[in-house]
Amino acid sequence: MLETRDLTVRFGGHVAVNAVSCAFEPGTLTAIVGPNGAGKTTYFNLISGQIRASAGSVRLNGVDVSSLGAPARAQAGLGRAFQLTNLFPNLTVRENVRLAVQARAGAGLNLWRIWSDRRDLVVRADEVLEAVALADKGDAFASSLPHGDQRKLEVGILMALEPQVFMFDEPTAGMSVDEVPVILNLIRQLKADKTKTILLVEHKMDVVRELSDRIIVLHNGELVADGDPATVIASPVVQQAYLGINPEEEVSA
Ligand SMILES: Nc1ncnc2c1ncn2[C@@H]1O[C@H](COP(=O)(O)OP(=O)(O)OP(=O)(O)O)[C@@H](O)[C@H]1O
Repeated sequence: MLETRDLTVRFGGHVAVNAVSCAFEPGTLTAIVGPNGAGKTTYFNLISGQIRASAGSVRLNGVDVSSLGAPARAQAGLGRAFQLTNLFPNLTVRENVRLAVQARAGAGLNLWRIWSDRRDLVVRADEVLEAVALADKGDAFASSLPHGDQRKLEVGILMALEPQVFMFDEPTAGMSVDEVPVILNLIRQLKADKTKTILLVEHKMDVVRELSDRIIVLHNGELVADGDPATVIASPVVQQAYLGINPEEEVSA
C-alpha cells in the first residue's frame, strides 16, 4: 500500500534520512524506532509530504506521490496526527469532529448549513466522539480540553477522515498514565481493521512491543533493522540504543 524507495533528504551537508527503502502492508502496524535524531520524524515528514525528498520516492497504492504536497497526499489517503496542530481551538469538540466527517464525505466545510439534512454525518460524528471517549465533552471548546483529551480529539479527527494509512508520531507523549490506555485502545481498534496500514513512531518500548507487528529501526538516517518485534528488540542495535546495554560487554561479563 505504502512504499518508500531510496528515500533521502539532506539538510545542508547532513543526510537526515538516507536511502530508506521500505514497504508497508495493509493490516499491519509498523513501529519506527531509533535514538534521538535518528531521522524518524523526518521520515514521517517525507512520507506525509511536509518536506520534499532530495532523492527517492514515496508510492501509495503503486502511484508515485513524491511530487504532491501534504494536502494532496492527505486526500490520497495518508493520514497523520499532528500533535494538536490540526485542531480548531475555537470550535467545540463536536464541531472539530463534524468538520472532519464533512470533509471526508466531500460535503464542504460549512458547519452550519449541512447538518439538518445529513443525519448520517451527525451519527458518524457521534460514533467517533464515543470511540475516543469524548462524547460527554462534545460541547467544550477544543482549547479548553486538558492535553490528553486534545490528543484524543486529534485521533478522533484522524479517524473521521478515514485515511488508508494512519501515521502516529508519539501519540501518548505528554499524556497522564490513566489517559494512555485510551489511546492505545484506539490504535488497537484501528489495527482490527485489516484494510488499514498503521505507522507509529514511539519511544516507549512497552507500547511498541504491545502494539506492533513489525519494527523498523532507523539510526543516523539509515534503516538498520527490520523484522518481527521479538527479533528486533533483541537485536544489538536496539539493546544498545534503548537499554544502554553493550552486547559485547554482556557476552564477556
Ligand atoms: N529542518 C531541518 N533542518 C536541519 N536539520 C534537521 C531538520 N529537521 C531535522 N533535522 C536533523 O535531522 C536529524 C533527524 O531528526 P529527526 O527529528 O527526524 O529525528 P528523530 O529520530 O525524530 O528524533 P527524536 O526521537 O528526538 O524526535 C537530526 O540531526 C535533526 O537535527
